[in-house]
Amino acid sequence: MSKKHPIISVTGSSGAGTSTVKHTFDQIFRREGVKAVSIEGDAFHRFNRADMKAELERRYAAGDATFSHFSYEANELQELERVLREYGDTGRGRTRTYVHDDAEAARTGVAPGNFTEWRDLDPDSHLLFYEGLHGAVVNSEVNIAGLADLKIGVVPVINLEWIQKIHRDRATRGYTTEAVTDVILRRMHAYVHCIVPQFSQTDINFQRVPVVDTSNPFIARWIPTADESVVVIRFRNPRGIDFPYLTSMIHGSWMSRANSIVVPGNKLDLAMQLILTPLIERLVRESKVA
Ligand SMILES: Nc1ncnc2c1ncn2[C@@H]1O[C@H](COP(=O)(O)OP(=O)(O)OP(=O)(O)O)[C@@H](O)[C@H]1O
Ligand SMILES: O=C(CO)[C@H](O)[C@H](O)COP(=O)(O)O
Repeated sequence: MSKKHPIISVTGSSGAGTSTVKHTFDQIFRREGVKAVSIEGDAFHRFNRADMKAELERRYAAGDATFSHFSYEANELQELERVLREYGDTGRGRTRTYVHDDAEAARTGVAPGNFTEWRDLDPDSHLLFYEGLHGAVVNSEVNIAGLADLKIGVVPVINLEWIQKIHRDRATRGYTTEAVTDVILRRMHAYVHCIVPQFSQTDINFQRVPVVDTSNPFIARWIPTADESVVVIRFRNPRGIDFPYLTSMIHGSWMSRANSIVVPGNKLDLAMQLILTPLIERLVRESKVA
């Protein structure tokens, strides 16, 4: 935690929608005049695509079928922790990009499946925004959660998450449904052990729930739309959250528990703006005082 150089972390599995949520944050940052620097979690993968394949094969031959990008050991989490601590202490840090596809390759000049060089973050920012797989990890080696001032979980129910991943990986990353299905299966062990525990560390979780039949996610022809879903928003500490204000401003929303509200899927963006703007404002205000 850093009052002076605050850190926001948005955590979700692959395909959960963390990049999509980043657009909402970007809108808030622009509107509120907040200068944010960003880190993508994939920048902290330990291996490039070819080396990851070799490592997977090596571990598989040695009897380990659980290794995947979700595993702690497949990522440089100590380096991530170091960078977050450095940012919290000094407002400086570094990141790089893991290039997924041809569009990113054209932008960065680096072939897909490889990393760009490390680059310094702009030293003149109000806050750091992390978006990726491991933004709220606590294990025997690292405590990433302890370094972030606001932690958000993006967690669609699992068959929606799979549909989103399958469609995105097919459309923009060139994978087949069968290849994505294999990846989902291979990652399941680490999903349970490394990804899910983080959603008990997060301050707010946004869980999209489809209201159309997604019982066979592997043949779904499209991603359920905003109108075909609701979003459960759960606050770890509901004290200070103005639920009557939120439910009156967000048409069609209701409280489902003392710490949770449900909003129509097409009100997700509005709900995020209403909930997150005052929290971001407070982080920036307190950082200026500090
Ligand atoms: N609220 C939403 N409504 C409809 N579609 C969504 C929503 N959120 C995400 N998606 C879709 O799900 C897919 C995955 O989203 P996104 O790329 O944001 O995931 P991600 O968590 O950043 O994945 P990765 O970490 O693997 O890059 C995209 O096709 C996106 O358009
Ligand atoms: O989104 C992911 C993790 O967040 C990707 O699955 C991971 O970065 C590997 O990418 P690729 O399959 O393009 O090599």
